[in-house]
Amino acid sequence: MAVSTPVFVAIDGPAGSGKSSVSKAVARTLGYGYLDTGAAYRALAWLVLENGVDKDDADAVIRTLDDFDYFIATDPDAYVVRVGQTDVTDAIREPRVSAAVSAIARVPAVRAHLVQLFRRIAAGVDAPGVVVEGRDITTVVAPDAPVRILLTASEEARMARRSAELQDDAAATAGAELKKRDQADSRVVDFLNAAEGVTTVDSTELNFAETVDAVIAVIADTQSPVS
Ligand SMILES: Nc1ncnc2c1ncn2[C@@H]1O[C@H](COP(=O)(O)OP(=O)(O)OP(=O)(O)O)[C@@H](O)[C@H]1O
Ligand SMILES: Nc1ccn([C@@H]2O[C@H](COP(=O)(O)O)[C@@H](O)[C@H]2O)c(=O)n1
Repeated sequence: MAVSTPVFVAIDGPAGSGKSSVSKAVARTLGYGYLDTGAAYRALAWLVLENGVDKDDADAVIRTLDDFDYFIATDPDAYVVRVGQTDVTDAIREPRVSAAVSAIARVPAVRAHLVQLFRRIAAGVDAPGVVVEGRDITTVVAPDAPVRILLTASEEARMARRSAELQDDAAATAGAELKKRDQADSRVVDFLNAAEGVTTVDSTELNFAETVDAVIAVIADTQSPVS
């Protein structure tokens, strides 16, 4: 009996473009696994802060990888992130972690380490497919993936969606934080322009359900036999 390889769906995009929420919904609908790669950069940033390490000291950040015992669930209905025995699912979303993460993500040795980790986790997913989202999935982690999507939306739409999740002061600063993080991150990887062969899904004028449908349509297109 032929064993089919799980479908690798690679999704990149800027902050607030809907990568995690849309990818999770797509994975749930298709019965696929879901891998949030940003969570690993955030979890490492959390550990750096927790250990009192200077986030701008690349050598010290690299040494922190030795203690980085990372776990992430790939079931879209049971999302959890742990470092050692500590559940950091909520802690890695704190503003202090968001503010530190770009400094960690720009260290080449950190990126190389995590790229290998993502490939191993994705390969271990026991499902017909896996949706992997981040910034460099279509270009570095899985440039040969059968489905590669750049999920984007205008900066205004992304800022408005992120602010709508928050209240008062946090909502007011969310837009500025998102812009600053994108500026820092885009100096390291290009997730604003689709690489060759990558399909752009622009959700600026789409609601959430329409965006999920648009991504599923791209996946279906690549699965349908060429006549
Ligand atoms: N098409 C859409 N229409 C309306 N809201 C949307 C749409 N897509 C995503 N959202 C909402 O936008 C917000 C940001 O989405 P999400 O957190 O998934 O983005 P992200 O790209 O993973 O961000 P980050 O990189 O900062 O983690 C969420 O509240 C999500 O529900
Ligand atoms: N493939 C990736 C994914 C993420 N990053 C860095 O992690 C930060 C947090 O990612 P979110 O998706 O949770 O927003 C992000 O700002 C990047 O610095 C990355 O470099 N590559």
